[in-house]
Order: sequence, then C-alpha cells, then structure tokens
Amino acid sequence: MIVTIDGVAASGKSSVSGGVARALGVPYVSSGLLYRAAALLALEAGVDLRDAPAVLGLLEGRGVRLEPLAEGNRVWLGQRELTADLHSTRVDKGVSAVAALPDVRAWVDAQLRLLPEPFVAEGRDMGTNVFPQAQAKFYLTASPRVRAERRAKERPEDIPAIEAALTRRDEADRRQITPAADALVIDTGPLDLQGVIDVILSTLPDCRS
Ligand SMILES: Nc1ncnc2c1ncn2[C@@H]1O[C@H](COP(=O)(O)OP(=O)(O)O)[C@@H](O)[C@H]1O
Ligand SMILES: Nc1ccn([C@@H]2O[C@H](COP(=O)(O)OP(=O)(O)O)[C@@H](O)[C@H]2O)c(=O)n1
Repeated sequence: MIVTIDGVAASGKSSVSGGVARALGVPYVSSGLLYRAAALLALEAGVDLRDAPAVLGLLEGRGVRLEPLAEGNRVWLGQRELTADLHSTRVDKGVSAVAALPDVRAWVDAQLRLLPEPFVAEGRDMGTNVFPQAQAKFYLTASPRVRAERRAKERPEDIPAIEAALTRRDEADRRQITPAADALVIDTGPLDLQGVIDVILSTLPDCRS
C-alpha cells in the first residue's frame, strides 16, 4: 500500500504524512530531503547548482541514503548524518535549482522506488510521477501567508521575507507542483494539523492493511 501526499512548500506535507503514517502503523518517506541533501552537498563542495554531472557525482559517489523512520526521516552521507543541516535558509534557496535537473530527479526517483511498501510518500510529484499506482493520493495547499506564518516558527526570517521566498520557490518548482488528476486537494488553511490528518484518514478506510 502506498499513500501519496504532495503539495506546495510548507503546506504541512511532512507533519501530516507523519501523523497519517503513525495512524496506519507504516513509515513515511520525505522525498524533499533527498533534494535538500543534493543542494547541501553542492553548496558545501562549491559546485554550481545547475551542473548536473557534478551534483550527480556528489550523490552517487558519496553514499547518500534516506532512512524513512516512522518518527522522522533521516539522511545520511556514509556515517555522517545530514538531517539537521537540511532545513537552513541557504538550502531552501538552492534546492529548486538542483531539483530542476533531470538527472538528479532520476536519481531521487530510483532511491524512492527501491523502498519496500507499505509507506506514505510526501513531496511534489509522488502521485504524478514516482508512484502513479498509489492507492490513495492527496495534495495539500494553503495561501502563501498562512504557510509563511507556520514556517516563521522554524526560520529566523520575518513573515514577509519567508512568504516571498516560498512564493519564489513555488514558481521555481512549478513543473513539479501539479496535483495528480486522481488526488484529493485539501486546503489546509482553515484546518489544524490533526484536522488535515483526520480528513485523510477518513477517506482511507480500505487502505489500512
Ligand atoms: N494544518 C496545519 N495547521 C497549523 N500548522 C500546521 C498545519 N500543517 C502544518 N503545520 C505546521 O506548519 C509547519 C510546516 O509544516 P511541514 O509539515 O514542515 O510542511 P511541508 O513538509 O509541506 O514543508 C510546521 O511547523 C507544522 O507543524
Ligand atoms: N518530490 C519532490 C520533493 C521536493 N522537491 C524539491 O525539493 C524542495 C524541498 O522540498 P521539501 O518538501 O523538503 O520542502 P518544503 O515544502 O518542506 O519546504 C522543493 O522546493 C522542490 O524543489 C521536488 O522537486 N520534488
């Protein structure tokens, strides 16, 4: 069983996926962390974020691995854990450039398709491209202001700066952020976290095995 939860930046994908996965007793998979790891490695190595062979070389040569734990995903570079470094403003700014590289997308997709079912997968193109066969698909939205207010609790910048950065990232990610035709689109603006999780769980009565 695969459930996909896609959506725009800071729409609640990872928190909601964690809650849904816990309720189902399965892991969740944060695809964005692999794109964030690609950006972090390129930034650390001083590699141009648009240089596909160089970025791919960093990913393939150095053993980047996603660990999709139920309590929170972790990313490893060999023995070094990258997770805590993946949500900086610097990585937020650089990640869309590496995510636009077809070779990097193919590498991420291949990692994800190796994972054993069942799981909840979250990102941008889980329901459209990576797991089109998923049993249930969701797409989370909220206004840029609502998303910026939520993310402001996790970043040092003020709400207008975060809102501008989120809007820029939505624009840079526009190729990946079309909902699957068979996804249920949920505006999370009026809902709290548990409210979103409950909407999803209420539509999944047949997917709990
Ligand atoms: N429906 C919601 N209501 C209020 N806060 C939310 C809601 N969904 C997510 N959040 C909060 O918004 C922030 C961003 O959520 P996150 O799950 O990281 O989003 P994404 O994975 O889409 O970037 C987190 O602090 C999270 O707790
Ligand atoms: N399936 C995915 C997931 C993320 N991404 C890229 O990775 C970036 C970070 O994704 P994320 O899900 O960690 O970001 P947030 O929405 O949590 O801020 C996005 O802005 C996209 O550029 C993607 O292209 N496809």
